[in-house]
Amino acid sequence: MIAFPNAKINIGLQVLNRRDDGYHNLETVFYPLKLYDALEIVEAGKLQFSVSGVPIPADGRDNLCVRAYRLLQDVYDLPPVHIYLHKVIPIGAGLGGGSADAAFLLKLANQQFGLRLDEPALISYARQLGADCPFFIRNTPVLATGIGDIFNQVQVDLSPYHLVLVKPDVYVSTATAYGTVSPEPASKHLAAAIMQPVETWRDTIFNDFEPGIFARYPEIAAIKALLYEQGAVYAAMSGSGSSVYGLFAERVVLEGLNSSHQLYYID
Ligand SMILES: C[C@](O)(CO)[C@H](O)COP(=O)(O)OP(=O)(O)OC[C@H]1O[C@@H](n2ccc(N)nc2=O)[C@H](O)[C@@H]1O
Ligand SMILES: Nc1ncnc2c1ncn2[C@@H]1O[C@H](COP(=O)(O)OP(=O)(O)OP(=O)(O)O)[C@@H](O)[C@H]1O
Repeated sequence: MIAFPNAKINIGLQVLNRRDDGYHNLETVFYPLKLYDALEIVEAGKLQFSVSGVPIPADGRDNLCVRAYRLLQDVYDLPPVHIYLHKVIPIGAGLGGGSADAAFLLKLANQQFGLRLDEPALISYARQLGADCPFFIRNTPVLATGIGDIFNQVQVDLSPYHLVLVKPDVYVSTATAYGTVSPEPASKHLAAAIMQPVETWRDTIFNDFEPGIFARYPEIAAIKALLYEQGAVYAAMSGSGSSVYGLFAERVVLEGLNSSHQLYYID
């Protein structure tokens, strides 16, 4: 059985406070992005993992797909499988690619082995794999609070816009990015701002990671400026970076980008 885990972008992100366990409470809108990995599980003699496409930097831990399968194997009598992952979603980009793979692995195993896990059960397993993971279970636009794992549906539709995504040759570690932010109680009301026309977002919807990350990596700030110069209605860094997206009313061919940046046109 095969699945196509998609990326996400964050529209607005306020880091509210640091919790005793080191995680941060936040407020953000998650929006699914049409940029996909491919993930397949096939029964095999032992648990194996193969990856192709974008190289995944080693961090000394098993791949999130393997961790997700093991989590289920701890509870259910599951056969060993060979997990095949073809990686397209850029890594260290604030696009939640690893989290998507893990969440889709849970959904895939649930289907393939008839585990009959409902959405809350899948979300509770996903929560054990990473803060961004639970979103990808339902995978619809939501206003998220808590550590990014408590959801309220929001009516946001970016389909009239052409989305341009730029990934500079910079890897931002999520944990390091949180270290650059000074948490503050919510001063802006994302729930209200997100309901307003996209044209207003530039003045009302902000990502708290931008000031710290832009100071450290001016080339990321330059990408955002370039998107606005070339007509974006709204542009922002996604999550903890390093990717930046722009929403355009008309189809655009972005010019003047550094050749080391990766460019994606997503409609
Ligand atoms: C920046 C975002 O992508 C916004 O959606 C997420 O908050 C990141 O979520 P994620 O990559 O799934 O994060 P995890 O893999 O769970 O955690 C990585 C590290 O990020 C920090 N972290 C993550 C999420 C959160 N709400 N507060 C945090 O402080 C913690 O230091 C943690 O050790
Ligand atoms: N399937 C996977 N895909 C990508 N990274 C993975 C995967 N499994 C484990 N990782 C580890 O997770 C790290 C980054 O993950 P990910 O791509 O989710 O981060 P990100 O792009 O910063 O997104 P976000 O912070 O929004 O979750 C990588 O350095 C890698 O070592």
